[in-house]
Amino acid sequence: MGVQLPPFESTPIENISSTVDGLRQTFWSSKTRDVQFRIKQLRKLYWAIEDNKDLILEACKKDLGKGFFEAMIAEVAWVQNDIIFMTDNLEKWCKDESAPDIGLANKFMRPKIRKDPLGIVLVVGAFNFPIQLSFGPMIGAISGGNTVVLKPSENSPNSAAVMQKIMKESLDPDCYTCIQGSIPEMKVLLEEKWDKIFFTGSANVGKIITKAAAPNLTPVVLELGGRNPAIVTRKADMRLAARRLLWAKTMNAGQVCISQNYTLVDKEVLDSFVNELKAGLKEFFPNGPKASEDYGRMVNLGAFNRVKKMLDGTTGKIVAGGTMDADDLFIEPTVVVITDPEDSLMRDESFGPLLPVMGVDNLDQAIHIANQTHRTPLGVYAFGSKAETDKILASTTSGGASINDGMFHGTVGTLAFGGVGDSGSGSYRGKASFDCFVHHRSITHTPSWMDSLLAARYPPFAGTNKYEKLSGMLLKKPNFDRAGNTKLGWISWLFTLGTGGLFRGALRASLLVGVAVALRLLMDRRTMNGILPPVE
Ligand SMILES: NC(=O)c1ccc[n+]([C@@H]2O[C@H](COP(=O)([O-])OP(=O)(O)OC[C@H]3O[C@@H](n4cnc5c(N)ncnc54)[C@H](O)[C@@H]3O)[C@@H](O)[C@H]2O)c1
Ligand SMILES: CC1=C(/C=C/C(C)=C/C=C/C(C)=C/C=C/C=C(C)/C=C/C=C(C)/C=C/C=C(\C)C=O)C(C)(C)CCC1
Repeated sequence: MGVQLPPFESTPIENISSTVDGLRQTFWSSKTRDVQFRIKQLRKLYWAIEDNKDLILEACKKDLGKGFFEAMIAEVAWVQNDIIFMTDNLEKWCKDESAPDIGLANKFMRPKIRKDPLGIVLVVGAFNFPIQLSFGPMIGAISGGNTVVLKPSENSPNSAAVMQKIMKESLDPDCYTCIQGSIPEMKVLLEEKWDKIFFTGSANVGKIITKAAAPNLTPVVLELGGRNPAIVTRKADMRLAARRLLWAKTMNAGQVCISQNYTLVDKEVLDSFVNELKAGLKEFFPNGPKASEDYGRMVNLGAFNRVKKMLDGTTGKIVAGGTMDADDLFIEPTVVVITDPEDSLMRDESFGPLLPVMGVDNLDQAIHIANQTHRTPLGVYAFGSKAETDKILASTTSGGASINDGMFHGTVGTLAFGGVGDSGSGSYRGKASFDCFVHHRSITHTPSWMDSLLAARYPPFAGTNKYEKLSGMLLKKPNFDRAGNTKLGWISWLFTLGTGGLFRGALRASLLVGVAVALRLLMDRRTMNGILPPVE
């Protein structure tokens, strides 16, 4: 491509603390509170990304063998879209909101919600979508009015170096900085006091981050992984299910946190599903994935060996793919028919292009296996009739879910994204990115003139009727009885069907109509007798 990538250089450990301290001071100077300042910074970032697009594409190619389409759609254009969405909406989101559900008595105090910046935020990125998963949360943190330290993954070093260049060229260095490094640098970073840590990566490192945050009670957002199931029933469209799941598992050579880790297929349609997977592979990569510009590589030899070991350990049968080349970090998309829910391909998240497929007797068994394998995965992918996919959703839990597709929910840039349970906590993207990085601060303002009206709150209380005075105004009356049933007031009793079923409701409604007719007749008679003027 003819572009010169900047070198990856770890930040000298001795500089980290003073850099962080500088950003903390900036936050307290209130520089980043100004909304127009944030918008300008984000816009400058947009153009620096545009100007460095070729470097990003080259870095993604070098780090992960990412092709043009994937690098544009899931990295460059992804974060640029994000910036435009945030800058379009930021002024609106930053405005104080009037608080919901405030009773009349408290309305005078004008309760509102202010979107306060948190302070200094640490964003730790993962290697697989190096730009998206680093700049994405950082854009949220800037929008929220925080100062930010970004620590990209050292495992995508070229992308990390390009991000540092982009930040230096576009962002105010007193507010936003990139610190490069691996475990030693992270150790030093984690000794600092942060106002929030946003971490994307593995569950094991997530635990390290959470432990390090605990002494300061620092809030942590965790975007982790999971063993995500896909379930295909006999009522599903086999060709569609196969192509969509293949799409999800061949993107970035399977190094996608939300792609399915395994697929459970009704035994009756297992062969047909596998045949469609084979056909899909031929269609996606007519000359084979190795020769395709669109097919990525494992990030490094460690990742290659990990996936190889999983495949070596399977007791299943490889029915498509299976070739690999360590020198090229290439692993072919590999379909394996397995029979054991404890298979090596089920035990761990593969984070590679492996497609284990297991036959099941029925939907109940599929749901049981999915829940036994991982109770709280990042995603669930359901293919079947509406009743079946409804049942899958109702009987499982996951960070997100796509019906009739693999990981589609994760490709909607403005849809809140996050895990649940041990696949993560907290969410971001779209408006959620802003909310993730602000504190919703509740504020009231008590007018001075109200003091005499509010005087009942001041002691002394004993021997006065202050409680009685206030309770009439502040205490709510239950609209339910001791058995937990809803009690209806007489008005709603008359105007709705109320309790007691349709028959008694109809009786009440007819009673109401009868009373209305009787009243009307009475009024007509009184009008005729000259007691009342005629009704117009
Ligand atoms: N939920 C998501 O959005 C999401 C996105 C991408 C990846 N992931 C998950 O991340 C994992 C793969 O990504 P990864 O290999 O980059 O994750 P990782 O946990 O190895 O690394 C993530 C970050 O943590 C840092 N780190 C590594 N070891 C550390 C340590 N001992 N102490 C402190 N920091 C340390 C790294 O420098 C890197 O910046 C998979 O499990 C995948 O599912 C989740
Ligand atoms: C345009 C019209 C229509 C709509 C068309 C649509 C909706 C097309 C969608 C195409 C897609 C989804 C293309 C694929 C894009 C892939 C993307 C964005 C990949 C993203 C990857 C991500 C976010 C990875 C994340 C990884 C993580 C978090 C962890 O590892 C119609 C159909 C409505 C008709 C009118 C025209």
